Amino acid sequence: MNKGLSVKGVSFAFGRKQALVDVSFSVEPGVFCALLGPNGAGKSTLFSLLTRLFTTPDGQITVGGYDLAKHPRAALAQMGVVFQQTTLDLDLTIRQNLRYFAALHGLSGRGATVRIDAALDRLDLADRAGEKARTLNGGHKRRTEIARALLHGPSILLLDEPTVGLDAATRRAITDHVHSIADQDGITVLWATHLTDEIVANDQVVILHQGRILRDGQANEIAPDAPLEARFLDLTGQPA
Ligand SMILES: Nc1ncnc2c1ncn2[C@@H]1O[C@H](COP(=O)(O)OP(=O)(O)OP(=O)(O)O)[C@@H](O)[C@H]1O
Repeated sequence: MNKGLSVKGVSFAFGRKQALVDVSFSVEPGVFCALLGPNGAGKSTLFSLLTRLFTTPDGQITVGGYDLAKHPRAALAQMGVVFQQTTLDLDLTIRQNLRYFAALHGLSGRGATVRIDAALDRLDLADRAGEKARTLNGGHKRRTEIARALLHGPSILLLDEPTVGLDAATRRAITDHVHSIADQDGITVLWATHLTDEIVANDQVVILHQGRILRDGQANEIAPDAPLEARFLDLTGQPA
């Protein structure tokens, strides 16, 4: 049984529009996997299925060893999610945002404080904990959301295009943080993106195009002799 993430034979349609066609891949525990695809590839649809915003009878998803359809609560408890749009309460401080989320997971008191402090440290946010979310720049908001997604101790972290709208240096900082969360904390990461410069040589890359998987392998194996960007263009006929 895969204790990371496994997607087998998943299909999904919006009416007559087929958004995902027989999608299968798996991510081993502690691996950073980039789900790479241009606009409309089906990345957000797959994330909606992984988080059970949508369901489909076609295929099977297992998260941390739990079948998402049969044991949704156990599977979702294994998952931390960072959505494309920011979901912080802008009138609360960073710490209050995290405490509120901890309470939703049934964490309170000293136990919650310990987890919040650890998550803030992990994302280098400890000295900003008292600042209101509204005053933060885009990078700090994203880091707060990643810290929040780690609070309940998930084994899998899903991030849907988490660097949209951020400048290059901030994108790099966030990408580095999340790679280190996979490498050092052993958390399985699924990172949806259309930007190949967020991917490092030994990351797993699943290339999704028009709802189908075109490639699944290590970045430096998919593009051994050329930049991944060029390989992606060859495969899809369009920029990533
Ligand atoms: N609610 C919807 N109704 C009909 N078609 C939809 C709906 N949502 C998405 N689609 C279509 O499904 C396909 C996959 O869309 P999806 O949003 O999953 O792609 P994506 O890879 O996340 O793209 P983006 O990077 O633009 O978010 C696209 O062709 C899109 O037009």
